[in-house]
Amino acid sequence: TMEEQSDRSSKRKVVAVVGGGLVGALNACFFAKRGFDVEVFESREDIRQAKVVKGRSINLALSHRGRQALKHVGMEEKIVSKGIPMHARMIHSLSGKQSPIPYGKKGQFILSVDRANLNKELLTEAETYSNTKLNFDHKLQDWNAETGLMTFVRCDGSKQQIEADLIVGCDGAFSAIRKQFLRRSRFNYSQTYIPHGYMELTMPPINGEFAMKPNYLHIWPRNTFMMIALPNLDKTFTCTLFMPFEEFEKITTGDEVIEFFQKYFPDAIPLIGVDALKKDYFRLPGQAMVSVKCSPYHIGNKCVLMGDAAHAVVPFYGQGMNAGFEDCIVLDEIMDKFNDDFSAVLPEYTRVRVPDDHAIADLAMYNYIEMRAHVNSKWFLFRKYVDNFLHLLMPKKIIPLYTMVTFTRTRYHKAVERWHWQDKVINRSLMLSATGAALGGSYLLIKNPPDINKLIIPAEKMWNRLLALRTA
Ligand SMILES: Cc1cc2nc3c(=O)[nH]c(=O)nc-3n(C[C@H](O)[C@H](O)[C@H](O)COP(=O)(O)OP(=O)(O)OC[C@H]3O[C@@H](n4cnc5c(N)ncnc54)[C@H](O)[C@@H]3O)c2cc1C
Ligand SMILES: Cc1cnn(-c2ccc(OCc3ccccc3)c(C(=O)O)c2)c1-c1ccc(Cl)c(F)c1
Repeated sequence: TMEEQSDRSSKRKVVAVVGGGLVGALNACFFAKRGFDVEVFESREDIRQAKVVKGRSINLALSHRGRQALKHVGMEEKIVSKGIPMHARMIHSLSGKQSPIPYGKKGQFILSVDRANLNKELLTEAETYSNTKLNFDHKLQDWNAETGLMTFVRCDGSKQQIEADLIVGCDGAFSAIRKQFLRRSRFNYSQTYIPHGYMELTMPPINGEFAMKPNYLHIWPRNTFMMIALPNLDKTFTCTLFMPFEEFEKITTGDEVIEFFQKYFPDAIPLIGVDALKKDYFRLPGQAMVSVKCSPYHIGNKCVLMGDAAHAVVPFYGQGMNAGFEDCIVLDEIMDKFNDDFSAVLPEYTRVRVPDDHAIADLAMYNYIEMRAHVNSKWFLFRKYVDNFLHLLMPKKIIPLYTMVTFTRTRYHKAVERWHWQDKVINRSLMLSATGAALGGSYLLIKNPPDINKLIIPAEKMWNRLLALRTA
């Protein structure tokens, strides 16, 4: 009867998802699937009606963790079908030589997906649940941690007060929900802006075809400077240039852009185009990248932070969205375990998820520092060949860190522990084999000493070549 219907719906708990970006939209599907009344509040207009948003990364690398989350709400096939598989890295050397390094076995590939389309598809999917409502042009201004009362402001300046049983903060790296957390004792928080910025450039098709091989993550590792290119369905590539802000600031004219690319990414100039490069470069300034770590992720049984609102990571592992999507699976599993009792679920979510999200934040920062310091194309190739060789030799014992992070759901902090353990095993076996070689070698030397002068030059040459790998 109507009374029962109204009574039942009044019994259904209301979950307010603040932020209708990638994680918020996916989370809405997760909560709606569990039977909650879901209200999404997004500060922007409905992007499905608006034009393209400037200043956000245009495409993203989707990998296993993110796919598993999409699969949980029946979206994997729809998103993967619109993604472009990247089966290997394609490393571009200064001379323009392209060297592919496979990610792993045949089925192991990452996908280049369009950010705006992904967000739209997830919003539309959330809307298919009768118990979900999307509210655009609703910017959270303030909220009360005790009562769960939220104040939203609209474009016309009007305000709206909304109450919910659970508030899920998915409002990104500069989260307004997190502001209340900062006022509370024992809330740990750190944020780091790195000195690099990023800029996106478009590489158009040539004669209607991709300008480079499409099924690769193209990487130009130049230590301080790095560039990557991910393919798009319209046969363009979105190139992302990573460079210190002070370098961005030195380049003020079109000719200086070309001069810079001539020095570091010469092969990309004809592919992007001289005029396009000169124009695109000044379309937007270099964008900042911030790393945010915090804990706990919850307040009482009232509020929980997820996605970039909880852990913004620098994009040098291609895991930010994948980690945020995995947040949704982890919370859902804990909801199953504690039968949707938020007073038990939220503390458990903090206990389980904080170590992993902190681990991926650290790994992304580690990659940034490692690549900025040592990684040119030779060193990148060398490191990945060693990784792949050792994995081939001892597939069960040695799993490259990138493989654990990108192609499995190994908990991020467990992957780091295993990586450290594997490093110890490799170093120990290298030491053993070096010692063995030294002992064996010296035995042979004693038995029949060679003309030492003939030996010194090649050994020195080899040593210098090894050193050059790291510094060239
Ligand atoms: C250059 C770059 C490259 C990247 N590449 C990758 C990649 O290859 N792979 C990957 O996995 N990740 C990548 N990421 C990370 C990825 O973009 C983020 O992890 C992901 O967007 C986080 O999603 P989110 O929903 O938590 O936050 P967001 O996507 O930032 O969404 C937050 C939403 O909340 C809304 N909002 C903000 N404040 C309020 C408010 N007060 N009230 C209401 N709504 C609000 C915003 O409008 C937005 O819609 C990259 C990031 C960058 C910057
Ligand atoms: C978008 C996306 C998805 N994955 N990756 C990624 C990141 C790092 C990697 O190795 C680090 C390393 C190589 C060699 C030595 C140490 C560390 C690899 C790899 O192993 O292929 C792939 C990126 C990415 C994002 C930004 C930059 Cl600048 C970049 F180059 C790639």
